[in-house]
Amino acid sequence: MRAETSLYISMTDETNLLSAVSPQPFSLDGAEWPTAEHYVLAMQFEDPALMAEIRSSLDPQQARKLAKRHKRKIRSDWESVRRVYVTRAVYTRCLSHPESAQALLETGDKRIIESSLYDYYWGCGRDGRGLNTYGEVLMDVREKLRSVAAVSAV
Ligand SMILES: Nc1nc(O)c(N)c(N[C@@H]2O[C@H](COP(=O)(O)O)[C@@H](O)[C@H]2O)n1
Repeated sequence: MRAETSLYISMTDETNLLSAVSPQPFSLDGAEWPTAEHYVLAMQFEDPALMAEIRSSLDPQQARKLAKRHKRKIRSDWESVRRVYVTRAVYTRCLSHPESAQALLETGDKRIIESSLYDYYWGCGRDGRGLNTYGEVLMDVREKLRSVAAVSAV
């Protein structure tokens, strides 16, 4: 089916329930995460102390600064697994926060695009040619939520 229109979201908009920085805590992998961004930043590393420090960061900006300071310790397979971790975070957040799942379902068939001038992997980049991976993850989770709802309606 053709997408109705596009919906642009910003990765820095804490008020948008769909954003990675939205303050909606959830439990995953044995710990409580303040935002999806905290979880994904921590998953880049294998050092439990560093992961815990990122998890305890006051906000996503502080967590990002901390992760950046340790970028040489990022696990070697990160590029091949990062999309999986973001998907787990967004899906788990939807299960923990029904209003978040609802906001995602209410996007209907819109193409969700993360607007980012600089990020050509998670976002669409300055010229719109980026991979838009975060938008793709949101649309994958939306599809999953729909299929789960369809099965439970039977
Ligand atoms: N642009 C953007 N959109 C998102 O949805 C994000 N979660 C992030 N996160 C930032 O991307 C950096 C890590 O990138 P890789 O995982 O190595 O691709 C880091 O700065 C995050 O804060 N960015």
